[in-house]
Amino acid sequence: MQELDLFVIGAGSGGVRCARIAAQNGARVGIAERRHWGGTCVNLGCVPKKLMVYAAETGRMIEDAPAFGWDVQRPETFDWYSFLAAKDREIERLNGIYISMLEKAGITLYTGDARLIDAHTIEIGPSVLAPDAPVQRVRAKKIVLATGSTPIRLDIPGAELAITSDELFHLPERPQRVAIIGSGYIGVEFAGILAGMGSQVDLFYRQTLPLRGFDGEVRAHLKELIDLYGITQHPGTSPVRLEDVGGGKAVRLVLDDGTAYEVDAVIMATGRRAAIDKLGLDSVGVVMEKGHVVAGIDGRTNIPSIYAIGDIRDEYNLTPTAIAEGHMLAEQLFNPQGRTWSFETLPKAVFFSSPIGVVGLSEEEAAQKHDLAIYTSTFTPMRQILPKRAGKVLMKLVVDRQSDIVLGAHMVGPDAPEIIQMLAIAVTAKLTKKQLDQTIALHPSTAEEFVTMRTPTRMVDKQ
Ligand SMILES: Cc1cc2nc3c(=O)[nH]c(=O)nc-3n(C[C@H](O)[C@H](O)[C@H](O)COP(=O)(O)OP(=O)(O)OC[C@H]3O[C@@H](n4cnc5c(N)ncnc54)[C@H](O)[C@@H]3O)c2cc1C
Ligand SMILES: NC(=O)c1ccc[n+]([C@@H]2O[C@H](COP(=O)([O-])OP(=O)(O)OC[C@H]3O[C@@H](n4cnc5c(N)ncnc54)[C@H](O)[C@@H]3O)[C@@H](O)[C@H]2O)c1
Repeated sequence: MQELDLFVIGAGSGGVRCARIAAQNGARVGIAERRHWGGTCVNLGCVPKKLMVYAAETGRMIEDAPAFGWDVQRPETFDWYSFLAAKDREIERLNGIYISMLEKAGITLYTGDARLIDAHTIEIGPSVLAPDAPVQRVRAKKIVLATGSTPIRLDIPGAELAITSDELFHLPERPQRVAIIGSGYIGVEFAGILAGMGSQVDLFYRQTLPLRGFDGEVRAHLKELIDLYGITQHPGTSPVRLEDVGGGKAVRLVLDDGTAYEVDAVIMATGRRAAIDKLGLDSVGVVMEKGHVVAGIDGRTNIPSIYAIGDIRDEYNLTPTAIAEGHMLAEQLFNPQGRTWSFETLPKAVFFSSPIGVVGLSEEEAAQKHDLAIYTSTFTPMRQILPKRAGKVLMKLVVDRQSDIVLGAHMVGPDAPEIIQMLAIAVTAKLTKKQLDQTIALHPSTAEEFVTMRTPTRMVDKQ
């Protein structure tokens, strides 16, 4: 049996980076993938989602074009089928890039379902991507679990009639009437995408505001924008069952108050859980908590030879954090002087039609420890003035009154993820509001507002 230095289970964002950096540092590395090289982000997540965001945005640009002098007609329908084909070609290209990158790094690739036999042995057998794969066993000094996560369906009668983001990327046609359950990242993003493509979207969520966990003012602003984009919101609702209508023609969504909605598709965007089925964790004794593997940011589990990175840990659940965790682990094992990242000031984006970008603390989080000066600005961006497109930008800085350090920056509006990515450097470097003020504005831009907000909107004392 072959003996490697490192074996990675799962070729997603975290696993690929971990394998590649380990190999670059001289380790003999193997990696197994059961379904799609590049993982969720490339195949069923960030990449196809962002392509869909562009597709929806393009429709709105065509709509706005006459206001800028272009003589164009908005087509009546969006060609879902040809878009999906173009998306799939791009993903196939990316799959190829991942495979060749791993091969060039000298890593041994195993296509199939991997599971742990003991703390140093992995068995790889047939999977959807390799139904005829022979069963092989490999031994490794260290094993990295990087199997990611899968969508959770609500435990209600008829749940199997709903789809999740996984299926949405391959539907044969675009559903015209859509009910989305959940207003987290996926619920909000797909509400914007499908509405932009012409679907009638109803968004159902339990709380009074969408996007739990984000800054309260951002959430309230988003709620107004969701209305403006023609999406019908149903806050404070809980679905109790789904019913088939006409033998697969439609689905009826029934709420706890008895009201019912008939739609072509129900999308459950109700969170994700670690992908650990049939991974053999029990047999090896890897400690789990609430369905995910317990491991620190250094990837260590309770078994000395076994590590876990990315969504399987269920901590940050983003692509760049999985990549950073994989990179840090490989260097910790094979090049201890290597690179580290700051996870405290994590930038995050929600790619709604008017996107959200945030970095650092929300007002509510910051107020637990600091006296704050809050700076906010809302305005209509220049791009929307001629087409008379409604919807304001929100920009917000959360500043520690004592030290003047910017603890958080939040934005809802065009290009927010791009702008916040750059501002994340300032927040990570703990720059002060005064240093932002010393920066000369770049005009005319939306971003300039972050260096021109002079007067605090309000003071908030430590709670
Ligand atoms: C719809 C959607 C949109 C998203 N958009 C964004 C975004 O815009 N920005 C962002 O930062 N994040 C986004 N995410 C989250 C991001 O995709 C994940 O956080 C990231 O992919 C996690 O990386 P990972 O390496 O932990 O796991 P994954 O990328 O999920 O990779 C795990 C891999 O392991 C394989 N695997 C599982 N079990 C086995 C086994 N037993 N044997 C062999 N292989 C196995 C899987 O097939 C998979 O390819 C999105 C997620 C979704 C679902
Ligand atoms: N732009 C991005 O970076 C991006 C995009 C998509 C996904 N992701 C990642 O993927 C993860 C999963 O996304 P998600 O949107 O599925 O999860 P989420 O945790 O963001 O949102 C889940 C939603 O489901 C609701 N919900 C949970 N249980 C419910 C119940 N029993 N009844 C009714 N509603 C219920 C929650 O209230 C919430 O609105 C995210 O946490 C994020 O880390 C990131």
